[in-house]
Amino acid sequence: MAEAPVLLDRAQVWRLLQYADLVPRLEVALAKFSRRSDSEEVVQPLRTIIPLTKYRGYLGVMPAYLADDDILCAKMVSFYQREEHCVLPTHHATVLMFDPERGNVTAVMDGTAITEKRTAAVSAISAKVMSCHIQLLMPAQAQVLCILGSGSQAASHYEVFTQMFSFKEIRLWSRRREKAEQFASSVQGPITVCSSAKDAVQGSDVIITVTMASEPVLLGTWVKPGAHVVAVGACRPNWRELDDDLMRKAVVYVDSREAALVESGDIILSGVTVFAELGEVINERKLVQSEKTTVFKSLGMGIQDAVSAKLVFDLWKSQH
Ligand SMILES: NC(=O)c1ccc[n+]([C@@H]2O[C@H](COP(=O)([O-])OP(=O)(O)OC[C@H]3O[C@@H](n4cnc5c(N)ncnc54)[C@H](O)[C@@H]3O)[C@@H](O)[C@H]2O)c1
Ligand SMILES: O=C(O)[C@@H]1CCCCN1
Repeated sequence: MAEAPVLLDRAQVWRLLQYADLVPRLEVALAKFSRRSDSEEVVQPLRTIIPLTKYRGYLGVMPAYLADDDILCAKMVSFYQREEHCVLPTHHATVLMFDPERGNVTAVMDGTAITEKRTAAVSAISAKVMSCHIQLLMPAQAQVLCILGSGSQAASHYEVFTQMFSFKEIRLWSRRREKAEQFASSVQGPITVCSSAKDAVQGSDVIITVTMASEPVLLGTWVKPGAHVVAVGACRPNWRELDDDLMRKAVVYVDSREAALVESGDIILSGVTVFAELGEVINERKLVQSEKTTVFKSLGMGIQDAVSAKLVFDLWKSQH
């Protein structure tokens, strides 16, 4: 009989998952995914989505298998468009890890912390990779970071971007100013709350959009040429965070082309061509075009959850 699965709650996952360990593993996984030299080595079907229309929500099912690393994993994530005053969380996720040989579940862990940290880590990798290849933005000359949105992803993005880079100024805008003020008082370092998205964005070198918006919150006319935009929200084919102007003047990168063409309203509705996957840039198969504004459109991938969950489980085992 297989042993009962290990149960790891949010606090345990949050403590075990450290960016310094996570970032290099995610870089390797993104690179592997974009090589696609062997279709059985990295298996990641397109996310299955069940609309929960009467609750303005969705359930996403995200299985992934990395054969060489022996990781078999599935994340279930629900997400909701809540009313502004609603205090319920918008995202819930659980990750199941399997023994790929025997098929039994070995661990059940909080997937919400994994989602928060791995998404932010991939965003930071996009900024790092752009800078390595173009020597233009990060970290030497990037001075101003701007975050639009003040929820869970804003918090994890603030954490990893301040760990990995040194910005002179960090600006925050959120549609409810009191939420932005609360966020600002909850973080360790300095952050300026701005009254409008435009004020926050103008002159920024790196702009992160982490909202539940379904209409654009970031306009191309505000964005400084050469800035790097990390677009994390708008994960449905009819949702937008960025306007057509920005999409059309930027060089557009994604995590997965296949997913972007099915799930990203910013890409589908603007009609732009994807230049490259982030993994292709890591593999140096696609070079970054230096002087142009760049957009990294993130949607999130099962393999990111899989390597994160494996890291958490391995660390937990080493301590028990
Ligand atoms: N790319 C990925 O891998 C990935 C992973 C997880 C979450 N996400 C997406 O990132 C976004 C942020 O997630 P989160 O967990 O921080 O959510 P959250 O609910 O904690 O925060 C959402 C933020 O968006 C703001 N917001 C909501 N509706 C808005 C609107 N119409 N206009 C402007 N701002 C609005 C809220 O005030 C809040 O500040 C969501 O769209 C989520 O689905 C993406
Ligand atoms: O990759 C993820 O986990 C998220 C879940 C919410 C919607 C966007 N993608």
